[in-house]
Amino acid sequence: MNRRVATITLNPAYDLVGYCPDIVLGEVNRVRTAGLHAAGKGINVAKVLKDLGIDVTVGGFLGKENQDGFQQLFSELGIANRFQVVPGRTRINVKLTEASNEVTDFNFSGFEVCQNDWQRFMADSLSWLGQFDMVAVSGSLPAGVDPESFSDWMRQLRSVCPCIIFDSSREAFAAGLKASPWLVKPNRRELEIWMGRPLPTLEDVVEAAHALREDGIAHVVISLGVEGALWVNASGAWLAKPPVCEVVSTVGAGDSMVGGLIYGLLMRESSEHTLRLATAVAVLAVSQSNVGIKDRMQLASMMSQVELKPFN
Ligand SMILES: Nc1ncnc2c1ncn2[C@@H]1O[C@H](COP(=O)(O)OP(=O)(O)O)[C@@H](O)[C@H]1O
Ligand SMILES: O=P(O)(O)OC[C@H]1O[C@](O)(COP(=O)(O)O)[C@@H](O)[C@@H]1O
Repeated sequence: MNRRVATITLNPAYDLVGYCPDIVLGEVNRVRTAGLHAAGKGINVAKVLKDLGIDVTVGGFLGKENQDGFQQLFSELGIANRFQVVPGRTRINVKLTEASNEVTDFNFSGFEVCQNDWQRFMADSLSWLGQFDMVAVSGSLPAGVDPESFSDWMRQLRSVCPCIIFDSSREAFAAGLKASPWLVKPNRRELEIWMGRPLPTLEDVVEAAHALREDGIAHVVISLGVEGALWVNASGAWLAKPPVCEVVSTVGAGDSMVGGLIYGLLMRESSEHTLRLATAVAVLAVSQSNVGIKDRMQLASMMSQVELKPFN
């Protein structure tokens, strides 16, 4: 069976991850560094899939001036690299975890994509993405790529690969939805921004998921942080609750969940099993400083601790 997956990250990042017990604005804050990782949403997804034994190709844009960390990661993990290198630097995002387990993100800007580079990306990516079973499109848009051009690319992508898994935020999320991807994974906050109102109860969240389904999206998975995740599709709705775990860093938890969802779907597992697996993969990410699955036994044990039930 052909199980090939590509992930597209238009705006990757180096994540500088650290621990600062209590951030005080306007003061000098001392930070214990946990790591500097070549990351970004689709790259985190690819790392998880590779650890699960899936053949994965990555693409998008990388800044020419600081591409070495990414190139090294791809060759170390055996990930096929189709990134387009553009002038400038890939951004560095700073992620600080406090004693309360709250993460504060500083997502910086990086390279700017010029029209020529965007046109080249459109033509090139659409010429090779059609050979994949699934394509994950993840993260924000870099400077120079406007939401309309992104919608246009997503629509063309859908015509060559119907199984698009989409995870983004704000204007990029709204733009990508216009192409009715097959599965979307917003977190609760992203869904609230899209709906333009708070979603205080799980019933509100499910109602918003149905609004997305009415736009032609088959599967809507909403991650709810420590509360777990909801999966809504034509067959029903399921709620997964993660076990209590020690929080090292929640950075990449959502991406890990997307990696787990793709794996379960590729293996043609049921929605219940896939959500259980994806939740377990996400919890593993939370309990370590970086994403990835080091131990399949640990994953199996985590899966058995996830509480899963239909949600009516
Ligand atoms: N504190 C936590 N304890 C246990 N699991 C967590 C915790 N935070 C997140 N998770 C798991 O990670 C998943 C994704 O987290 P979430 O914060 O919702 O995504 P995102 O990173 O996209 O904002 C959740 O659905 C949950 O399974
Ligand atoms: O492209 P965006 O939306 O700025 O997000 C990029 C950031 O999101 C991450 O992929 C982590 O995402 P999640 O915590 O949602 O899984 C980081 O690696 C990266 O710095």
